[in-house]
Amino acid sequence: MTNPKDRLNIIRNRINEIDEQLIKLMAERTQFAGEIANLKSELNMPINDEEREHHIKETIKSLCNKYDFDSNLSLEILTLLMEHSKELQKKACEKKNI
Ligand SMILES: C=C(O[C@@H]1C=C(C(=O)O)C=C[C@H]1O)C(=O)O
Repeated sequence: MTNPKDRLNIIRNRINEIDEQLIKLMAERTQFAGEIANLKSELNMPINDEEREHHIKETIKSLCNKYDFDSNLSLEILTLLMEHSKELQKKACEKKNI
């Protein structure tokens, strides 16, 4: 039987690993912003795509149900990520004057 202090450290080390994966994935998700901005410019599409965001939100709710995770928190996080992506897209457009 692991003593409480050792068990706490084991859990904390696992959380460290998970946090790194979360940052890695958020960075990967965000790094597409510049290319998306260019593609939307070529396709004459607006940065904001409400239909796409609605689909993402519905998917998030479904995944939260599947993994028994807080959907309100998840939607808050994804909304922040989507807003960040759009800000980066806007900056990419301004930089290229597109
Ligand atoms: C990334 C895109 O641009 C915006 C940001 C989105 C996102 O971060 O998932 C989704 C839709 C758009 O409002 C996209 O159109 O796919």
